[in-house]
Amino acid sequence: MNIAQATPLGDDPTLFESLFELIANDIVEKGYSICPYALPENLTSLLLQHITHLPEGNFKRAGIGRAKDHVINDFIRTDEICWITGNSEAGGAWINWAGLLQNYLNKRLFLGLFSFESHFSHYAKGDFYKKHKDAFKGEDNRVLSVVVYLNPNWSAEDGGELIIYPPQAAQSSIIDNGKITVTPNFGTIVVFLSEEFPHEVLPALRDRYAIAGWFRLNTSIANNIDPPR
Ligand SMILES: O=C(O)CCC(=O)C(=O)O
Ligand SMILES: [Fe+2]
Repeated sequence: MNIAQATPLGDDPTLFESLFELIANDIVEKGYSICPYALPENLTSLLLQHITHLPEGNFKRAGIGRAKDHVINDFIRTDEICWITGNSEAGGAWINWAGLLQNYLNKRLFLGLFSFESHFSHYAKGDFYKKHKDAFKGEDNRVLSVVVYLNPNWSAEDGGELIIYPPQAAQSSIIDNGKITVTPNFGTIVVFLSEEFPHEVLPALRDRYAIAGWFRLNTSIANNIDPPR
């Protein structure tokens, strides 16, 4: 199977226009978008096949913080990750799709998204990721988070839901008011403004596979090239 057969990608952005338009409108209106079963099925299947055949050693315990501040913290997150490169057919097809979304959002919303980084994640039974934000104002240049789920037949007993909390300013004194629960089902896409939405992954009760990615602004200055991770 080659990429052209496996994913209806080519470089034709019009193929995904209605999905990308939905995401763009949601981002403008709410700052987040949840699209169940929205990633093309052949791309989702290719990614699932790839992630479930990756050698165990390719996954590393996920940490928190960047570069020199990177630490493993068992109280915050326990999942394992593998950064995605374009070196595999599945990785290449995913990066291509993300690039089309990036171009669309830049044209439509003038977001100035400059680069994209993403990793596969594996939550084994019991794994979780406590409430966090993907970026902090003034500290990071992750602008938009995108998460895609690769789990067929996920049911309510399987846990592992993504909980998205409303932006701090919108929170009332009622705890958990307005939180959004997302089931990590095959092909579901979640996009949100990285600095605005705290979120967490509840403990998964079976193997849970996903991709988490971030579109970033360019903060490189002069000779200080900003590393992508
Ligand atoms: O897998 C998910 O639902 C979200 C993961 C996440 O929040 C992250 O990797 O930053
Ligand atoms: Fe996150």
